[in-house]
Amino acid sequence: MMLHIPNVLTAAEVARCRAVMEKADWTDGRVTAGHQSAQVKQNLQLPEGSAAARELGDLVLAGLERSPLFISAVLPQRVFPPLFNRYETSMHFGSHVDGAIRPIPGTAQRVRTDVSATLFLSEPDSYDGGELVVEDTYGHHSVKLPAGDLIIYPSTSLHHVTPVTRGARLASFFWVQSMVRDVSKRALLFDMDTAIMQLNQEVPKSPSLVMLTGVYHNLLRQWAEP
Ligand SMILES: O=C(O)CCC(=O)C(=O)O
Ligand SMILES: [Fe+2]
Repeated sequence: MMLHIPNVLTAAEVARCRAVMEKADWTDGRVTAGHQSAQVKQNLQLPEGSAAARELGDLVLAGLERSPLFISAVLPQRVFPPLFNRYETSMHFGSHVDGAIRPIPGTAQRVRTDVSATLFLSEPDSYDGGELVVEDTYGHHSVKLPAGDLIIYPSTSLHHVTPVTRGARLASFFWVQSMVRDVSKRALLFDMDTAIMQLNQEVPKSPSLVMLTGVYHNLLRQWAEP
């Protein structure tokens, strides 16, 4: 399931991200890449664990926590500390699948990457190219979103970022381990939660809503590995 989640960061938070990124030191993006993706990765990143990455990472995590859509769609168990990248003109990232397991640096914890995420930080008209293209059985999906918006997609998907041909593309990217590992079960829960939210507006007093909400939680109880 691919989902566009608008306004995860406010305009002021996006401005703060860009201001910090403007002054930050950048490193070769291959430092966090596995063997295959290192061969096709050409971009820059804020060093993992740097003061800049930590400050902005906390902003991103706070944005996720206040997004009901993110929580409902992802059912997050553990979020990898957000990373930040920059593609200058001619930089790109060829086709790859994200590594399945990512140790969280400085801890004994690991994240199983169920959901991959890109949070766009540059306005789309400030650069050309730099589309995130996710390939699935329904075809290729090209994504370029307003600054502050997030795209999530299954980490099992092949994906790439097309070359930037003008300007620079700034983004945050990270992975999430979901309480519900199976993507189709997660999608069913998301649909059910969305329908329940709509019914809460339309027929708030319906006894059926109580039963349906119960079914949602009982399914989640069956499927979640908290
Ligand atoms: O820059 C992006 O949108 C995606 C980056 C990516 O695919 C990765 O770092 O694995
Ligand atoms: Fe990736």
